[in-house]
Amino acid sequence: GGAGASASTPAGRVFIVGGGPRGWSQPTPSDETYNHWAAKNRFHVGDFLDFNYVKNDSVLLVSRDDYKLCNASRPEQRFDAGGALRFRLDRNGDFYFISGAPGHCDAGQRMTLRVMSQHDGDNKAGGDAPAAAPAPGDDEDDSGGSFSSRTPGSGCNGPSRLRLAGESPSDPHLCANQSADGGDGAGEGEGGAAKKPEARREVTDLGGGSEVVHVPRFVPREAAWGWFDYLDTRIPWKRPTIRVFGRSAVQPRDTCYVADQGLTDLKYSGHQPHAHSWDEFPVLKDILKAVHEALPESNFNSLLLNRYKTGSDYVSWHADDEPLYGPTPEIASVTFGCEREFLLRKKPSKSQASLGSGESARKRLKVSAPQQQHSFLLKHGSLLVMRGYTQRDWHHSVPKRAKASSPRINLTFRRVL
Ligand SMILES: O=C(O)CCC(=O)C(=O)O
Ligand SMILES: [Fe+2]
Repeated sequence: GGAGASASTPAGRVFIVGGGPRGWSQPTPSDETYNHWAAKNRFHVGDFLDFNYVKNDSVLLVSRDDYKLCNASRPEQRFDAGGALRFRLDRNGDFYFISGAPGHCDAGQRMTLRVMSQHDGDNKAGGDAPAAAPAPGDDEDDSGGSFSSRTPGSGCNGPSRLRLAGESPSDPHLCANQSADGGDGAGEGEGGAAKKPEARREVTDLGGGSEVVHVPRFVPREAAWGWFDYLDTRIPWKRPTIRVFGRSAVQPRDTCYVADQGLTDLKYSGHQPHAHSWDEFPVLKDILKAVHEALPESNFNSLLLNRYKTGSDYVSWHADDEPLYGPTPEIASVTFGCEREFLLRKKPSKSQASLGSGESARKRLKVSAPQQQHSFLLKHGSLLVMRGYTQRDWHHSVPKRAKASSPRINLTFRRVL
């Protein structure tokens, strides 16, 4: 709740930044982030932001780079009179705000939001109300004629991904082979439905007690971009050195690890990541909540985040079969940004591996048992769940993809026993 539109003027809606009495101020640890607040709202050209702030604070409109760096030295616009500032969102696209008070931006007093052109989303049910907090199944792609369904292929075109209705989808920054509709077509064109259906689930039985569930439209697109921006800019991404086959190598992607306190430490490839707390990243709690709503039986207590900056970043064949997850771990994977292929390949079975020795066994395997493989295109806002014996019996990977030019962020929620 607390989405924060307090009033409408003939010109546009007025949003109180932060949604409540705290106004625009340096956050305390219990405050939700401004991006979290922004992600719950839908902004159009002509709407207003009301910043309520004290005299020795300020509101700075800055570039994306300066936003990322908390650089207050060269704002595009600066407001420091204090009191109430009514800021008009006078164009579509991305806006970046930071506080100019020393240390405040670093402490989280910054916000980025996307503004849509006036008519986008107007014909969607509830289009005049602030968008509700995202929930699984609340899929705006499925209400025909929405902003999302008219902006094809928005999974991979990075910061300039906001395009006007009717604009060409042939953006050179798009991931290669990105499907034209930016979705899978389910439910599209059935506009005006009062009740939104549960997001469609595809269940793949891998056999032998292993199963994969794919929900292509788990998070509505706009909310998913809000979360992407938050994660992209706020997670302390690291590229650790790991050991593979006795050699040191820099991991070919950025990572971060978040876990409940007091759990067994995660260790993989000779590397033990620092376990951050959920409280550092309130948005992660929201994403976890959405996952738990979709998977009521699950009880995740840890999260590995991966960021694939370009198509050269990847994760090689592996299974998440560390003993701390137990024999049949359930892993829920949520994807934001550039869509990438996720592959599953059957491990050679014990009986096959031990049949005869060495060469002959390998030959037999090749000839008689082509390895089973499955492929899933994990789109922006999708959920994929691996369960049963998937980690024991299968490997998975996200291979390099030469033409993927923009970042992909993936979150895998796990339960440490
Ligand atoms: O990025 C993905 O989709 C998968 C990541 C993964 O397999 C892992 O972190 O263990
Ligand atoms: Fe994995």
